[in-house]
Amino acid sequence: MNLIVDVGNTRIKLAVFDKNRLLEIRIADSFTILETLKQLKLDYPKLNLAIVSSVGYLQDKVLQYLGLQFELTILDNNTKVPFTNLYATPKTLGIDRIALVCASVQQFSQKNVLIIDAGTCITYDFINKDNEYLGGAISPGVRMRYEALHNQTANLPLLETEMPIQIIGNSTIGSINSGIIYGVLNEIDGIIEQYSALYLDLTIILTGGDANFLSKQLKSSIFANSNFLLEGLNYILQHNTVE
Ligand SMILES: Nc1ncnc2c1ncn2[C@@H]1O[C@H](COP(=O)(O)OP(=O)(O)O)[C@@H](O)[C@H]1O
Ligand SMILES: CC(C)(COP(=O)(O)O)[C@@H](O)C(=O)NCCC(=O)O
Ligand SMILES: [K+]
Repeated sequence: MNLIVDVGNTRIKLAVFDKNRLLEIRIADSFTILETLKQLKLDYPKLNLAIVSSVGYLQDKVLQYLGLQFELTILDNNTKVPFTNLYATPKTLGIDRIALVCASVQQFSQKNVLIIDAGTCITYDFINKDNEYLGGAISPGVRMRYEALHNQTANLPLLETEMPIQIIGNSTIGSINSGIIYGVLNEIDGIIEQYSALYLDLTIILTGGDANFLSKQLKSSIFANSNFLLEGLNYILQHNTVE
């Protein structure tokens, strides 16, 4: 049984897979991670393999615990990957983006795929049908936009994420929600349109913490899959480790 540890900049996602079957996801942060891991080990005594992908903060004691309790793979920029990486700075490419491209190779091989991960940041990653990863884009995520407006002004409140009722915001709250949410939706639709002009047969995946919230409102036709990164990590784990 496999334990997947995805450390993002906002949340830590822990997933249990039995071969390719996702059994459960638990959410943690850097304060609760050790407790959550110990409980998972109790609940799933058959967990033996683990993989960590981190672009965020993970304490050494958590890594030590994982190393003691599991046969541990740590994904880094030297891990063998099943695609040709044409990023000009492969050593600085986000580990989460590498895992997303692995998931794409596994699930959509020989297709032009644009993966959009709406998490702390919104990342765009493109892999062509010749199995070459070309790169993409990084922009601020939904919560980051709310926080930036609040932190960098004197008068703007910090709001909860909320779908605006109309494009014309007729109050401060309405204007902020409209600016952020329609800003993100139009950014995503616009970027999809630009890629679609370059690649006629384009498969689009939307994932990350805001995927479900955003997917219903997008004009473009996309596959929304919140678990895409976890599936990619499980694939890497199964292909780098022999049980
Ligand atoms: N319960 C939640 N807790 C935190 N963020 C959430 C939650 N539900 C949705 N979100 C949104 O998801 C984003 C985090 O997505 P996630 O993919 O977990 O990010 P990361 O991998 O960067 O940690 C937040 O920025 C927020 O906009
Ligand atoms: C862009 C990111 C901060 C996204 O992080 P996330 O939103 O998943 O928490 C991460 O992929 C990262 O640190 N990337 C390094 C720079 C690069 O990919 O080129
Ligand atoms: K992201």
